[in-house]
Amino acid sequence: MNSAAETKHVPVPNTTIKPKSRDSKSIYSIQNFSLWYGSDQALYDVQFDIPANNVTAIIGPSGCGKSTFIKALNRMVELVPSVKMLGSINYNGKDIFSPKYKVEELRTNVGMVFQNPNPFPKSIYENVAYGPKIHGIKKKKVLDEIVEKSLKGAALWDEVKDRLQENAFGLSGGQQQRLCIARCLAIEPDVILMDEPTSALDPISTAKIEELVQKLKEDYSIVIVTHNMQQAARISDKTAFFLNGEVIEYSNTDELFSNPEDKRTEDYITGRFG
Ligand SMILES: Nc1ncnc2c1ncn2[C@@H]1O[C@H](COP(=O)(O)OP(=O)(O)OP(=O)(O)O)[C@@H](O)[C@H]1O
Repeated sequence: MNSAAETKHVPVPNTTIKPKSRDSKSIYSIQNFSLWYGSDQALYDVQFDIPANNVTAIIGPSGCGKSTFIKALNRMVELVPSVKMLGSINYNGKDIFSPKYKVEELRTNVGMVFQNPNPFPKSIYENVAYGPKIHGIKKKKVLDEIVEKSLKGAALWDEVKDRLQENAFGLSGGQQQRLCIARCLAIEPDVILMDEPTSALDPISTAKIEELVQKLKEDYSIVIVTHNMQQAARISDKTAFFLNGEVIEYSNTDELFSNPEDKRTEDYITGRFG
């Protein structure tokens, strides 16, 4: 085992080389971030900035560390007891792994949407009102407004406004995924992390989510893991290509897809492997 892995987390000073794409404010800055599951290293020296109000796509073959990376951004990865990390991830200028950092700050500012829609076994209304209620909002009028605004934000309102008290499981898969996005919007996050949000959906539902992502970036910063390179090319502004736990290339999406710098990126995007 690398001796660095013995340490739960060691921050590094803010003196690392900056990635080339830095044309807007960064919401995350990742510096020399490595991660181990027990003695198996899953991420190696990951280093790039994630810009605000952009869609950043994470692509790469199965097992290259995409999900691990996105789950590090909200510290969900720590739920695996054997995890050890080195380096730092700054969110809004603060190291999220610093002992002083309050994880609640991440939980309220960073929402997550998963591969399979996972609504609660509750009504459509309660699914969206749940987070605000946990945050202490009790007035029905305020909750009604949040529910309407969030469902509109997730482009679902028109389809469900007359059936808000019905069970969320009665919605189609694509509607359930948009409900999960509405649930995320209800807590007014800055960032939405999406881990393959359309891989369980049909092409029409996928197109709706892609259109929605484009709209959401006006107000949110979005990081999306996707296996689908066409999707990354269609909807993202920046793309990071991961391979065997390393970031091989990080660039503007149109540059990475039209003129990749690294042969391995070229091989992957042209379907030679993965
Ligand atoms: N909870 C865990 N415990 C141990 N090892 C894990 C765990 N989660 C992931 N790994 C390992 O970490 C590596 C990266 O996995 P990860 O799920 O992040 O890859 P991925 O790129 O998201 O893959 P996929 O596209 O198949 O979802 C893999 O070798 C995987 O086996």
